[in-house]
Amino acid sequence: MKVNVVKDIEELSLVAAKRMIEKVRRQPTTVLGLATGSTPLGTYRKLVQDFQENRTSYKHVTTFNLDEYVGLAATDKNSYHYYMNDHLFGQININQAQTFLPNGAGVDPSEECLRYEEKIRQSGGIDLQILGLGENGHIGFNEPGTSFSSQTHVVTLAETTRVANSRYFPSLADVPTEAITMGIETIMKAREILLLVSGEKKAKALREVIEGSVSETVPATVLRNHPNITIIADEASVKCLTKEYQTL
Ligand SMILES: N[C@@H]1[C@@H](O)[C@H](O)[C@@H](COP(=O)(O)O)O[C@@H]1O
Repeated sequence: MKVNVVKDIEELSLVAAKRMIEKVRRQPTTVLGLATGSTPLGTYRKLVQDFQENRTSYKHVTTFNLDEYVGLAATDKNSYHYYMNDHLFGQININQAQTFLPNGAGVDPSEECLRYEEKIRQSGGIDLQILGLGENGHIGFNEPGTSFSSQTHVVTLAETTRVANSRYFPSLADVPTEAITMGIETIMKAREILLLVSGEKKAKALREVIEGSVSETVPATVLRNHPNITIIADEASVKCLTKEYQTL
């Protein structure tokens, strides 16, 4: 596990985007695993900027997102489909037919989970997975207590997660109660992982990930068992660590 400490979200975005661009340029058919939330927004902005300036091509790239709310249509502004189209897919030359998110609306969610897991497998698996970190240590929407051997599944969102994500919705009551998420085993199968962590609110969760014991109580601690993971964390998020880590 490599830990790179950067100054702030700006530098974090730059470092993460650089790794993604390098990967796509070297392997044009890369399968990317993507995350939503506020943390990767700057990274996506950097990818768009690089596309405009340097024309890095995404024509042969395939993407799989980590998760999606149950009950929100792709056209709903709060859906992760909408987020991805708005912040990334609509602004680069990716083939939209090669961008996948779980379908949270209008289908049987359990069947959708099986279909999604199979789709990832058929694509050859994820080469580079981007992850954010929940304040309670969740990854994707894998809440505390999720089995490390979980595949794509339907989850009931923790109340703390609904409250944390309610900032995007008109009110807490509008935040869906369920989501479809890649499972922990699904995520761990990615060949390379970048965990992006920014802000003081994540400091306690990050300490658990790096210095705590590996346990299903804090889902992200599983990442310690991954052979190729880099944590990119800004100064505010490393405040609770007891040891010094490499500063970029
Ligand atoms: N499902 C998402 C996660 O994939 C994300 O990583 C996390 C952190 O979000 P943020 O980056 O906004 O702090 O919360 C959400 O619940």
